[in-house]
Amino acid sequence: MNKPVILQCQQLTKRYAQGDLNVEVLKGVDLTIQAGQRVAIMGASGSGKSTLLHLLGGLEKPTSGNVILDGFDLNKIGSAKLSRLRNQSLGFIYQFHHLLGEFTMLENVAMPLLIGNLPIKQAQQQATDLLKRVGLGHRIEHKPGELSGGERQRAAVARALINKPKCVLADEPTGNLDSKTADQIYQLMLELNQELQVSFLVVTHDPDLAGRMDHVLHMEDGLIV
Ligand SMILES: Nc1ncnc2c1ncn2[C@@H]1O[C@H](COP(=O)(O)OP(=O)(O)OP(=O)(O)O)[C@@H](O)[C@H]1O
Repeated sequence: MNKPVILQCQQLTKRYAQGDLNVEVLKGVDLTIQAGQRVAIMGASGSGKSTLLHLLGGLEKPTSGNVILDGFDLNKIGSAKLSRLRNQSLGFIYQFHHLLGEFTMLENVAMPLLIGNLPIKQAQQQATDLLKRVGLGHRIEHKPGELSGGERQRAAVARALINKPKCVLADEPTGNLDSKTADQIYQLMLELNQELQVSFLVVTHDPDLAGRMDHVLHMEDGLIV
């Protein structure tokens, strides 16, 4: 039986103007992610992987084509609705953790819940539970600068998942880690994928990580081939 479609794009193109030149970075990408699916995107540097992720996450607008997130066409909703939808339906993980240095782990992970207007006590409880789940129960009062690279990335995974998103978009989530620590992060992502039935779309150059996904897509010169 087909699972519900969480994220989809149709004939997505993106062009950037560079002086007199128009650079066509995406040339008509079709992609469908179903609930709970794990999909890797691989491809040479400059083939358009990060650009695709930005468009799918509503961080940039396409030149043409549609992105449908959780049933909503991102071209057809206003910016307030887009922000709410992104906060509720998506989680983001990047190569660099992007945790806020002046806040504790608890505050960093609770932040998406507070932005979604959850009362502070509940937000703190949920963030504490998830930090324990990713093995950082002893670190909740620490700031990012006091943690190792792997610990920071585990906190970034927790922050991406705290809102129980339908889909996590990850751009080189282990690109900054040694192979043993990267392996722990993959394992954590796989476990959370199973436990929470959240979909993962992961851009990676790492064949080990790609090999653990359900599907591996290859991008070449702005197209999925
Ligand atoms: N804002 C921008 N303005 C102009 N060109 C851009 C812009 N953003 C990306 N590009 C160009 O689009 C192309 C694709 O970039 P993108 O970052 O999507 O590639 P990528 O496949 O993720 O590469 P990498 O694996 O190196 O991260 C590159 O040639 C890049 O220079």
